Amino acid sequence: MASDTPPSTEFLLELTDIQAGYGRAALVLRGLTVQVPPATVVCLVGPNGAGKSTVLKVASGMLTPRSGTIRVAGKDVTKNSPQQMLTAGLSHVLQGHSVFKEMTVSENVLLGAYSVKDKSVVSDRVDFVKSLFPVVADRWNALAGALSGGQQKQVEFARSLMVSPQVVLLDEPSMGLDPKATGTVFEQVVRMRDAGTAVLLVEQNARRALETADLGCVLDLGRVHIQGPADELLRDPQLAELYLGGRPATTPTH
Ligand SMILES: Nc1ncnc2c1ncn2[C@@H]1O[C@H](COP(=O)(O)OP(=O)(O)OP(=O)(O)O)[C@@H](O)[C@H]1O
Repeated sequence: MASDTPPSTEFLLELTDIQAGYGRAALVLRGLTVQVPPATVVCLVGPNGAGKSTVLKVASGMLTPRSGTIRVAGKDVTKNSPQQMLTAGLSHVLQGHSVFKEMTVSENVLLGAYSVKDKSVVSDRVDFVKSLFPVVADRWNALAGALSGGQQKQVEFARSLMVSPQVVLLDEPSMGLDPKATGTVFEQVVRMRDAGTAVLLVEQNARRALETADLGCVLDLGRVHIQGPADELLRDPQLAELYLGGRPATTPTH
């Protein structure tokens, strides 16, 4: 896995010129490059089937790219297994709900720390996630299945942070949530960032995601089509028309 290229430390996660696909089917990612700087929320938006979730699967080792490189804090991790990606600092929160409903919130969160042997480290991380996600602290001994969808998503976030990741990969965290719960979940994404974790976010709800993110990348046909500061993308009339379902966030005055 070692590379001859000197490590770059400007980005926590760098996917460079990635080509990837499923089995013998046509490539889904066709030369995709995405970079995640520290303490930044980067969101990937784009039409259905553009390859957004596939980017996260490549980053978490679920899908090995056919070519291109993946670096975490400058270290080449391109052919890592999912377990090795987790150890390297990439934690993937999958699309849909992945809490174990018959287990308590605490059991679900502690599953995220199964590889951490030092009990005092686990205890410090539990304190950290409880402070970040009040519902996790308040419902610590409740069955996870008794929580609302938005609350369960926060349990998933808490579980993902138990390995102290460099970057959390979030796949459609608002899926299936009502607008209020979606608002709370996006607030928690910002809290994660403010607490020092970089986030690579995939969302169908492109406008809401760009309102939350620092940087945005618009994917189309397996490549990054447009990228830049999220607020600038939101104001781009062409982008609004093509990908955000209407007028830009701020209509220019003449
Ligand atoms: N496990 C799989 N096996 C085969 N093809 C897949 C698999 N997962 C995704 N694909 C295909 O890869 C393409 C990209 O899918 P992906 O889920 O990455 O897109 P997306 O941009 O996240 O779309 P959506 O917003 O609809 O989830 C689609 O054509 C999809 O059918």
